[in-house]
Amino acid sequence: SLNWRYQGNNGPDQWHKLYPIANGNYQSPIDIKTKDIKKDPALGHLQISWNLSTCKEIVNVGHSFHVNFEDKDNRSVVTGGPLTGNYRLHQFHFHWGQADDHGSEHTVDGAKYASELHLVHWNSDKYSSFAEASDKPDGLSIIAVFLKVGPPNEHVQDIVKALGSIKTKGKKAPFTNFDPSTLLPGSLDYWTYPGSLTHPPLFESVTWIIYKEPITISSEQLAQFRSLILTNHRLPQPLKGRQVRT
Ligand SMILES: Oc1ccc(S)c(O)c1
Ligand SMILES: [Zn+2]
Repeated sequence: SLNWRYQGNNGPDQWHKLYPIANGNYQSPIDIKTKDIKKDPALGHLQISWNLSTCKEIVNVGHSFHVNFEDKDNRSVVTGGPLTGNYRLHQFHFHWGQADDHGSEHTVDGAKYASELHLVHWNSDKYSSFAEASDKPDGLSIIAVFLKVGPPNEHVQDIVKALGSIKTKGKKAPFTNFDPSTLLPGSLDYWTYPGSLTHPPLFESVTWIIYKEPITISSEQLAQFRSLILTNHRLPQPLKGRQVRT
């Protein structure tokens, strides 16, 4: 079972003992300081084409829940923006905290959101699986969307309703025909920077693409997440000279 936790003895401050990369130069999340951001005219629009037929199941992975996608072909891919080639959608998940006043992993000028959605993709032009791509510098791209507390989100509600069937670690249930594009904000403006997975093995293999505009989630929906797992967010890590572009 997992040798790391989000709280207590094997918590984030201890992760470096088993995963030395935790103190690396490309760790995530980070605090996005908007005054230091560089406008890069070479950055084009993100091109997202996700196919809801690839949505497969929802799984309790112990420290979180994942919605997994069929990724044996390029039916659901993202390209453009900072990316070279096609990145295939593998799974999405959320991070959250014990209370509504924090829980996102990335922060913006020190501001914390209540939660953060991660849509995890892998470079299917160069690698043959998520596992193979997961420790390569150009292996992964994660699209992040902030969630602020507000009215209930009808699309998040479809996910909340499924949590009842995966109450214990390892449990999985069918979760099909869900369109992840319903979780994207209206504005497609984004920030991008090179970073890592935000929990062990913490591989520095991620091109992060973070939407500026949040979507909403209600306090009750967040409470449903916490009924499964209390908290699962890492605090911001040193920037180490990296440039955040937009
Ligand atoms: O499997 C995962 C990949 C990336 C991230 S940030 C996770 O929390 C889980
Ligand atoms: Zn994540």
